[in-house]
Amino acid sequence: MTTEAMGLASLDARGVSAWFGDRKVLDRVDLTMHAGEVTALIGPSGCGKSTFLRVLNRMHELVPGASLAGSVSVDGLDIYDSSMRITDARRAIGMVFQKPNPFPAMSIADNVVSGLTLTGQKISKSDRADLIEESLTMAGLWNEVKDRLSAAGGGLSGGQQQRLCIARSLAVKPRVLLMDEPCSALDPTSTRRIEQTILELKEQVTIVIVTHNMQQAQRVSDRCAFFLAEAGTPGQIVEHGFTEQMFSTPEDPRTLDYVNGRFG
Ligand SMILES: Nc1ncnc2c1ncn2[C@@H]1O[C@H](COP(=O)(O)OP(=O)(O)OP(=O)(O)O)[C@@H](O)[C@H]1O
Repeated sequence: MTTEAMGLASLDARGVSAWFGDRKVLDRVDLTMHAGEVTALIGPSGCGKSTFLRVLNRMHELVPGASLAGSVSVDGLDIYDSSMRITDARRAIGMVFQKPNPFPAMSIADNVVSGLTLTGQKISKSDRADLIEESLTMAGLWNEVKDRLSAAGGGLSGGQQQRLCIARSLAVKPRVLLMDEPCSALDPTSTRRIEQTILELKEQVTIVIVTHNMQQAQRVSDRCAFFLAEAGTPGQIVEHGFTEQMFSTPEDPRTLDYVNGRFG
């Protein structure tokens, strides 16, 4: 289990609509997030980016009164199919949140493997040590913590805690990693460190990131999708494509205005 190679997967959303109660917040979103790439979801506050991200790993359904339509598949496997267990979907599609959320009193090492423990996966002692080193290395944190693996996770800096959370997500061998504004609580140096980690990781795991930072979208993503919810209507994708083109010669004038900071 621990030596299982992580396969690259593409994630495909088709006709995704989402509601909170009667309020529709996403309308028929189609988006392919390609294997081995970083896809950035951009757009003004409230246009449904985080909701879309939560639909991608079955977290939207945890909100009381929330509902959705459409389909999401990982390499052709529908994650909403009745035969797919919710824990399997979440294991395949990991999530890193806005604020670093390690278990503060738990050791760094235990934090890394906590996802396995919580889902009841057994691991031998030697595999455990290998998995901890491998996950922390991938998250770009190993060298900084290898001599204090039994220290509490809460004692790390904010940026280190976020990389610890990335390591924790990677330890369950996800096919896709979703990141919801992972640097918004971090200083510029820690932000650049996470961005470097994202660029290193994309060869091993498909990444989808929500970001408000247009420079960050340009630095880390291969493609972007621009979401917009105009005048009280549900969020939709206005345009998506290669990041370079989205920032230089987008097809829709609203995309150009947004990436140039003229609104949002
Ligand atoms: N738990 C919830 N209950 C009710 N409405 C919600 C809930 N979460 C989000 N919404 C609403 O859904 C819409 C989309 O929100 P969402 O957080 O997905 O947007 P966003 O683009 O990620 O915004 P931001 O960039 O500010 O994080 C918003 O109008 C928001 O108020």
